[in-house]
Amino acid sequence: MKPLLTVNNVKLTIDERPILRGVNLVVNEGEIHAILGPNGAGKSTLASLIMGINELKSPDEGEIIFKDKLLNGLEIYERAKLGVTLAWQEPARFEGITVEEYLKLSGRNNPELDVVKCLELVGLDCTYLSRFVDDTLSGGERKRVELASILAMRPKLAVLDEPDSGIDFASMEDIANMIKTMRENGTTVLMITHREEIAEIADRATLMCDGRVVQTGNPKEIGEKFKTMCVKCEVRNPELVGGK
Ligand SMILES: Nc1ncnc2c1ncn2[C@@H]1O[C@H](COP(=O)(O)OP(=O)(O)OP(=O)(O)O)[C@@H](O)[C@H]1O
Repeated sequence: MKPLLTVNNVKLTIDERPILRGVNLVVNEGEIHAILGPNGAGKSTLASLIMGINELKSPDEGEIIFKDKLLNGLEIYERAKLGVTLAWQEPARFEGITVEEYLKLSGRNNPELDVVKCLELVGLDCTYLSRFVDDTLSGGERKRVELASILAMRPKLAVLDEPDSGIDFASMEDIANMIKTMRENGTTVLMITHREEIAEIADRATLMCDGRVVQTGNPKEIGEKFKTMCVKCEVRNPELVGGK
């Protein structure tokens, strides 16, 4: 297995509060890697640092390496050019752009682009092609359109921050199949989730707690640990769930 993304001893303090306390993570090429952890564990902050969003372009210490390239300090568009992309926890709005235009723009470098197929894979039919990517779509629909745009784009690495948020439980299978299709299309997926059933489709999973990685391993085992210990852990103490 070849590492695609390496997070090396990443530390970040915001307003004198340590948010990431030395995170180490390796995402291998071709895998689906899930990150689980309680609220406030630092998952989204780590995703922001990987993408260079929310003013977080570099950690205070440590390195984020994509293939052989150091991402620290790079702008979002520079990371996107390298093939790193993100689906937002809160999906974006694009006033005046139809779903079809948005998907064609996202998939402009994909010679096999099939916008109808991308929509089908996220559980939307072709009537959505002429809809606008704005508030006339529900939050869940916008989320699906955003995920369809990643299918259209086929990036090397997709960082999905809670791909299941705002999507009803009955559609979980759609989301799971869509993420597996991303992998089949050659996209490595790093996804943040609160649901063990989504994490279980991953090849590997990492449990984060209190700004640290507690454990990386088999998704079932990590999901079980999250469910039985982490969720009940009031003090958010990584030692309690076996971390150091
Ligand atoms: N810009 C910021 N200013 C101050 N505190 C911040 C900022 N961004 C994140 N934090 C804090 O850092 C901690 C980690 O937040 P983060 O959003 O990364 O957690 P998370 O694991 O993604 O949580 P959730 O599951 O609730 O989304 C939280 O306590 C949060 O309040």
